[in-house]
Amino acid sequence: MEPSLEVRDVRKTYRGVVAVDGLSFTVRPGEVTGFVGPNGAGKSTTMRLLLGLDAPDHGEALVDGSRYGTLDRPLTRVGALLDADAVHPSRRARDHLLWMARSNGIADRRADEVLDQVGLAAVAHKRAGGFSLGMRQRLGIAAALLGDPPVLMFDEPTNGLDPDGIVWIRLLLRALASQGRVVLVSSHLMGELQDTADRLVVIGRGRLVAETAVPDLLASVSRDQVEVVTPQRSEAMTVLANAGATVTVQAADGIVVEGLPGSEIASLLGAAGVTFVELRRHRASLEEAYMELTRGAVEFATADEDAR
Ligand SMILES: Nc1ncnc2c1ncn2[C@@H]1O[C@H](COP(=O)(O)OP(=O)(O)OP(=O)(O)O)[C@@H](O)[C@H]1O
Repeated sequence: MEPSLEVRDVRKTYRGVVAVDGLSFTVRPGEVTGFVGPNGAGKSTTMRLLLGLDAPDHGEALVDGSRYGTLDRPLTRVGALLDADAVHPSRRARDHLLWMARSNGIADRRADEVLDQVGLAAVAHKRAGGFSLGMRQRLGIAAALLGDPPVLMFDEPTNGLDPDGIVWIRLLLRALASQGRVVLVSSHLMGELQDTADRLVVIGRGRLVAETAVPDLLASVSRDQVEVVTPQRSEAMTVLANAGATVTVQAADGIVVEGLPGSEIASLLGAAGVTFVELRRHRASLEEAYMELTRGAVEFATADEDAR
C-alpha cells in the first residue's frame, strides 16, 4: 500500500471555537505538499489530529489509512516536527533521540545517523536547553527522521532558521519527496513554498480553500497580464488606461497591464512616444495566487453565512 496522509470530513472545536470544519484532503507520496493558510487557519490542529494528539469531533484523520493510535512502532510509519520546544531542556540531544528510538524498537545507531544528517553531530552530547531555536528545529527534524518513516509532517520547519538553514530545509524536503515519501509542510507564508512545494492544500478558517498543483494554481491567476518596464511609468499608465486596460503599479519602474494584448500595448506606447525597456508576460507569484484564493474564500464564507 502506498503511504498517505488523509483527512476525511474532519471537524474539531475547542470550547465552541471551530478550529477545523468539514476538512478533507489527501497527501500523496513523491511530492512536497505545502499546507498553507493564515495564522489560526487550523494547520497545527490538523497535524495534531493526524498524530492522534487530539481527537476529531467528527470525521477521521489517518496515516496510511489507519488512526495514529493503532499504528505499531509509529515512529517508523510517520515522523513529525510540530513544536521545536517539545524536548526537555535538561536532556542531551543524543539521549533524547535514543529514548525515542528505544521506545519504538529503532536501532541506537539511527540517533547518530540523524544527528549527522541535520548537522548536530558536534553537539550530540550537549543539553537541548542550551540550543538556539534553529538548533532545536534541527533536533526536532532529527527526531522526525529517526524511524526512517515513509510519511513526514513538518509544522513551520523554517521558524528560527537562518538563510542557510532555510535552503537546507528546502533541499531536505525535496530529497525526502524524491525518495517517494509523503511530505506535508505547513507555512503561513506562501512565498516560502514557491520553490519547494509541488502541490498545495490551502485552508482558511478551518475549511479547505484549494487543493491544487502549484503550476495549475499559478496558471489560473496569471491570466493575460503583461508586465511593462518603463522609465515613463505615469505616461504609460495614462495611455494604457485610456485604451481601456487595467493597470497596476508593480515596482519602481514596472506596471502590470490587464485587458490588452502585448502587441497592442507596444504599438500604443510607440504611437504615444512612451519608451519602454521590456515587455513580457506576467507570471504570478505564489503570494499573489494565494491572495487571490483567500480573497475568494472570504467572499465565499460571507455568502455562506448570509445563506444560513
Ligand atoms: N488547544 C486549543 N485550545 C483552544 N483553542 C485552540 C487550541 N488549538 C487551536 N485552537 C484554536 O483553533 C484555531 C486554529 O488554530 P491552529 O493553531 O490550528 O491554526 P494554525 O493554522 O496552525 O495557525 P498558526 O499559523 O498561527 O500556527 C485557532 O482559532 C486557535 O485559537
